[in-house]
Amino acid sequence: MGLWDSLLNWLRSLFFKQEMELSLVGLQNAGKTSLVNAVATGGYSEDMIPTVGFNMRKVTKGNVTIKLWDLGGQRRFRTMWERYCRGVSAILYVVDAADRDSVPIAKSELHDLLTKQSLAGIPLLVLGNKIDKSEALSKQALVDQLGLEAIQDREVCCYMISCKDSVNIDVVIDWLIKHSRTAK
Ligand SMILES: Nc1nc2c(ncn2[C@@H]2O[C@H](COP(=O)(O)OP(=O)(O)OP(=O)(O)O)[C@@H](O)[C@H]2O)c(=O)[nH]1
Ligand SMILES: [Mg+2]
Repeated sequence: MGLWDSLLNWLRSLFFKQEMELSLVGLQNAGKTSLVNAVATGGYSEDMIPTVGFNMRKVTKGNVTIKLWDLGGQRRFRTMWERYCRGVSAILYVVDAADRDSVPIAKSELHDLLTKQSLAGIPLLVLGNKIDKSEALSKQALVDQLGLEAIQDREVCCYMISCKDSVNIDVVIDWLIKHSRTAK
């Protein structure tokens, strides 16, 4: 590559560089940290340590640098969710679609979070995880049981994923890249 081409590429990379900040929330064991790993490296492990407080990870996809706040889902950490969702480009809400008993709790925690004034209008991406398990809910059942149709004050999207089998992780990444362009 000639000097001129290198210079053009460098200018292009400066011009198109995008940054975005996202928060991952959802109940413990939903697969938030597994999703961060799947997006960052494609890796997966059965042996995960529950997140204590939060972790921050930066991931670069093409020209987009994504700063991910991966929050702990245990009850004692849920009061922190709002603080780490303020000002983000999108909120990712991860649900274990195979743990049917936990879905009503996931629903009430989600709707509680969305009532916070500080989070008004922030786009929401709901991810039904663990669809590799036979007991996983269908997308329609999850949308119904989480009451997603009732959310009218922001953009809401839902995908069914498996971090284990890497199903639809590419679709999630595309959604994130698309939303970085409209980032504040
Ligand atoms: N079968 C299956 N198991 C998964 C999948 N994704 C994650 N898991 C498992 O679910 C468990 C919890 O995953 P984590 O990623 O630690 O969940 P978390 O939401 O970060 O949990 P907290 O940090 O406690 O809030 C681990 O044993 C993972 O291996 C999946 O797509 N399919
Ligand atoms: Mg975690």
